[in-house]
Amino acid sequence: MEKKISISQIKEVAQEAYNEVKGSTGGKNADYIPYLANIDTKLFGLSICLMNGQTINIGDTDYRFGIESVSKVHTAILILRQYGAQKVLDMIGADATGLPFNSIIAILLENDHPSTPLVNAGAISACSMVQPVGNSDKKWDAIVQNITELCGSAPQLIDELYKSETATNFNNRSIAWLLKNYNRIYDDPDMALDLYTRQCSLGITAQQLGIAAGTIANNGVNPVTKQTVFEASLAPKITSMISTVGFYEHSGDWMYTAGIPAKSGVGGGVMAVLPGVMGVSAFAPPLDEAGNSVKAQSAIKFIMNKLGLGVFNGDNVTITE
Ligand SMILES: NC(=O)CC[C@H](N)C(=O)O
Repeated sequence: MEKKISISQIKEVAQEAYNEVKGSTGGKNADYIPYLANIDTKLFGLSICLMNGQTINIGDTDYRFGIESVSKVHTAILILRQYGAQKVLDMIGADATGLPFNSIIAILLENDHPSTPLVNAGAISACSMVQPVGNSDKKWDAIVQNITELCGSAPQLIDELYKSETATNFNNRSIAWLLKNYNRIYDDPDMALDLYTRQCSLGITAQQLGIAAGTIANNGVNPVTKQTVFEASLAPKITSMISTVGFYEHSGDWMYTAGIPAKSGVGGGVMAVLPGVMGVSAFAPPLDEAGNSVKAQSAIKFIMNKLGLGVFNGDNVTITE
């Protein structure tokens, strides 16, 4: 069906979602990374990027928080750009694990591949694939450059977070070496782990993540800078991966109730993609037990349901002035 929504309607509903969710107290900051435990629990930002490049920003959308696992999407896009869709499927996979993001059992159950670049195992494997293989500095430059292009502006390393995470990432160290055992690390395992830890420690704003989501929704063309960041044919590959596992063991419930592919990070950020329509990002530190921001989920779900939008609705959506 044809569906028309005006920009002022989107603004109104976004403000309503923000007001509705702002006071909620559910969830708890991630504390297994000491830096994250101390972030102000009241921070809350909501950002929408439309395909014409217009952004709608409410609340703390300029605050730089740890991108954490949302960066898995960006680096998945980078290896899709460098290797193409088939090789990424062959070398990592695109399956759900149905298990927590840092699961070791998931690797043991699927020893033929690390499932998807959007869980820790696949993300570390993805960092090992980033070209040029063997050169840590140049790989890092490629990771940051790709995030910069997707967001339309540069992220900034939060050094304290990087140190905090490096000092405590024992589970991820095990993952890197277990994957090496299965020939699913395509570079030095410690280098891949360090790149993964560093990319998770990049500071990003909700507005930047909204624009990155908008770039995916806009088939690889950044709606703000107008740069073609990746080939249009890769967009459905990345949105399918996000919808399959973006909220880890809650991904199915999320798609059922909110209808929009979205990826979370334990820093409290969420990036959601409604293909052809908009990118949405929300940030608030307190998380549910799967590591997904409670307020970000409520706000994005509110917007989707109130506007009657969803990837499975079969509507042809037009945004009007
Ligand atoms: N879900 C997340 O955001 C996890 C990211 C975190 N850096 C980790 O590896 O544990």
